[in-house]
Parts: sequence; C-alpha cells; structure tokens
Amino acid sequence: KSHESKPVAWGYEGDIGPCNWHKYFPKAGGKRQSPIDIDTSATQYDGSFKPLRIHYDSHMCSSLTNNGHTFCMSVNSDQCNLSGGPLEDKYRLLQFHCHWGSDDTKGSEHTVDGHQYAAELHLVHWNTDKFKSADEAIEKNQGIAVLTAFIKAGKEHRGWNHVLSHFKDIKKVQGTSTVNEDFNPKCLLPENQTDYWTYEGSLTTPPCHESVRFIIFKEVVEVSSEQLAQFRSLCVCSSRKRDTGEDEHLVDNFRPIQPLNGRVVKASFQ
Ligand SMILES: NS(=O)(=O)c1ccc(NCc2ccco2)c([N+](=O)[O-])c1
Ligand SMILES: [Zn+2]
Repeated sequence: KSHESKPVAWGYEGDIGPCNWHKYFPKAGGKRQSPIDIDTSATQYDGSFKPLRIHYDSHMCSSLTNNGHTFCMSVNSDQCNLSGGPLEDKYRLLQFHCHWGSDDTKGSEHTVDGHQYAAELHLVHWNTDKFKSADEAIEKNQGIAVLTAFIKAGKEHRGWNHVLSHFKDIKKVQGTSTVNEDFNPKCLLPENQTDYWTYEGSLTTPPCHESVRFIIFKEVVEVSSEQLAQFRSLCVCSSRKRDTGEDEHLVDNFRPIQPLNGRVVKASFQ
C-alpha cells in the first residue's frame, strides 16, 4: 500500500470550499493570503521600480490541461523570463491559467475598489536565481511571481482564440492537448505594462503557500462575451454529474478576498 497521503479534495463551494481550506491546508489561514481588494486610495507610489522586463519567445512548446480547477497552459521554455519592476531576481514562466465566473459580472480573484471583473489571468513564474526547481520555489518566500491581468467582456481578443481553439480537447478533467503553434502568451497582456500594483501574497488555491509576489496591471484586457462563455464550457470532472445527468461546468473558480493584515499595495504609477 503506498504511504503517500491521499490528496485532499478541495473546491469552491460547500464543505470543501474556501472557508474550510485551512483545516487541511493550514497556510490558508495565514497572514499574507491572496487575493485581496485593491483600495486605490490606500496604495503607495514607489518610484524605485525599474521597468518590467517580460521576455517570452513564441517557439515554446506547451501543453494545455484541465486540472478540474482551471485550464492550465504549462510552458517548458527556459527562454520565457521575467525580471525588473519590484523583482530582485530573474523568474521563469512555469504556466498560465485563469479564474472566471458563471456570468460576466463576476470571476476575478482580486478586486479594485470592490469591483470584480469577469475573469483574471495569472502568468506564474518561479525564481531561477534563488531556487533549483519550481517545486522548491513554490513553497518559499520570493519563490513565485504572478503577472496578473483583469479581463472584461467587450471586443473579441484574437490572441485568446489560440488557446480557446484547444478547449474542445480538454473539456473533461485531466484532458490534455499539446500546443506547438507559434504562440506568445505576451499577447494576452494589456498594452500598458508600466502601470501596475504589486504586493506580497500567496497561492490563491491550496496549499496557499505564502510565496507569491503579485504584479497586477491596471489596464483591463477585453475579450468577447462568447469567448468568456468558452471558459465556462470546461467540465469539473468526468464522473460527477448533476442529477439531471448533464455535465457540471467549471465556473466561479475564484477565492474570496482575504484580509490585508497591514500589508501595503505599492503602485508603479502616480
Ligand atoms: N492561482 S495562483 O496563480 O496563485 C496558483 C495557485 C496554485 C498553484 N499551484 C498549486 C500547487 C500544487 C503544489 C504546490 O502548489 C499555482 N502554480 O503552481 O502555478 C498557482
Ligand atoms: Zn490563479
């Protein structure tokens, strides 16, 4: 019999929802948790930040998976690096994913002055100067940097179609699709990459390690309502069916906002 502990099921509603995560994942009850509300009247301008340096190559091969909590585009290119801004070290792109709602009025994890957006993109990077692997970095302070962009319903986003076109292959959980067309995830970021907020927080899902520097762009990215509906086409798990026999769709995969506990959100702009 294997002695590894059985992975603990967690979700976004009911007994396994965010209010109970701390019972099996104690860090979820920590003092620097994410997401948070960004109160723009309380942010502090920091003029010391250098320009953000986001260098991604577009020839990277990646694979898209439905892990039951979100879609995840894992990247294995050592040519996709992030440095500068509030960061002291160089970070490498590990994966990107999103959080979204059951309709266009909710879905983002962070909020701005109490406003919730339709979705939120996370480009996750790990500190290659300080750590030897992503698995090590993910648990350590300064180990992870997440570039974050808010998404709202508006005009169609052509770049997102390169990702959404693979969703039919990953509708079911653990579905995986290889993506090797030329695709540069930088196209998913807003044009303005100089105005952002930043603060020290945590992974927004279990195990909620307090290892994350969030960098959150002020400019909001637009995708069409139809593209947002495609996010909601993913299914949560192959087995679980509603009593009507229909699939259970993956929606509202956002954690509620967490206490700031005295943390200050810095702004790169005045
Ligand atoms: N929503 S997020 O960007 O903060 C986030 C959350 C969880 C995980 N990972 C969960 C995990 C499993 C084992 C250790 O860690 C990641 N990530 O790995 O990029 C990112
Ligand atoms: Zn995330």
